[in-house]
Amino acid sequence: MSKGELGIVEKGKNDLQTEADRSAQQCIVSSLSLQFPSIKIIGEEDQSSNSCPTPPEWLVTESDPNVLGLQCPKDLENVKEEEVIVWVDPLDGTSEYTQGLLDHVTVLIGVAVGEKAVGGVIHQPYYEYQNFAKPELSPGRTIWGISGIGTGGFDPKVAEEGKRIITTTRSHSNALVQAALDAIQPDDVLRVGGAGHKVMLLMEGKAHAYVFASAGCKKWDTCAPEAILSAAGGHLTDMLGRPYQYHASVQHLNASGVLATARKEDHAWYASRVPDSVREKLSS
Ligand SMILES: Nc1ncnc2c1ncn2[C@@H]1O[C@H](COP(=O)(O)O)[C@@H](OP(=O)(O)O)[C@H]1O
Ligand SMILES: [Mg+2]
Ligand SMILES: [Mg+2]
Ligand SMILES: [Mg+2]
Repeated sequence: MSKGELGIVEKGKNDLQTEADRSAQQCIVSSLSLQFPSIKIIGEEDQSSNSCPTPPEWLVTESDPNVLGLQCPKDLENVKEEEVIVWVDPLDGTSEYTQGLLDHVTVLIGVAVGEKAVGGVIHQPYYEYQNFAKPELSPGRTIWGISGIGTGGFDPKVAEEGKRIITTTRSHSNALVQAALDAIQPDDVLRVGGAGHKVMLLMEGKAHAYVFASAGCKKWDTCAPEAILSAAGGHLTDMLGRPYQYHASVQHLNASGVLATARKEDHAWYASRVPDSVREKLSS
């Protein structure tokens, strides 16, 4: 961004990649592989054509002492390194990034054991960037969540009761997405970029539900958000209320959409509102 040249590549219809997506993935994957050589890492971007070695100054070698000081939950105590799958979305909200909507951008690192998302990080590199002379001077902020422990890095808030504020896609909408929104009869709809950003809106009390009744999101979009949201008392599934799996051989596409609520107890109501016509299209 500071070079003034984003290095945009069109991967498909309405699907962009920038130099920031490529560099962030290389930084994250190289750093994690160095510290944890036996974990399986699956990232959004294809790195096979990249022959450039990772610059040493990109390698993150330290850990967060506060998180390391926490008590590991009993059911995760005996997990072996080779059982861990890490889903990396180096830049979530690329479409908005290319349009200068920098506060929609997040970096998502999700940790799965077996088929379950158990932990994750949502980093907001441009958090409150308007308060700084240049966007890249913003220190950003890092939110984490671990199943059985809770969350950190932000102040969780609960949205106003008795209202239905829904967040959904800004750049990947279609008739199915709209039909599901209409059926909910929302008080307000927040159309923003990124799965990470939308789940942040839930945990900050700005929206009650994230509704995306379409294929399009992938496992790297939902693994970290699901783990953190769940540790915060929320719930993320497909549009029919079925959980997604995160093992290494699962299909990458979330073919049945995304339905997430800030409070787990509200989830069944939203799932029950999905019209049959939408349900049929997404049930495969
Ligand atoms: N129809 C589609 N085609 C490609 N990607 C899609 C898509 N619908 C959603 N996605 C992906 O899902 C993520 C969230 O989408 P949205 O902002 O529209 O809610 C984005 O991740 P990336 O920005 O990491 O690629 C986006 O690319
Ligand atoms: Mg994404
Ligand atoms: Mg991405
Ligand atoms: Mg992308």
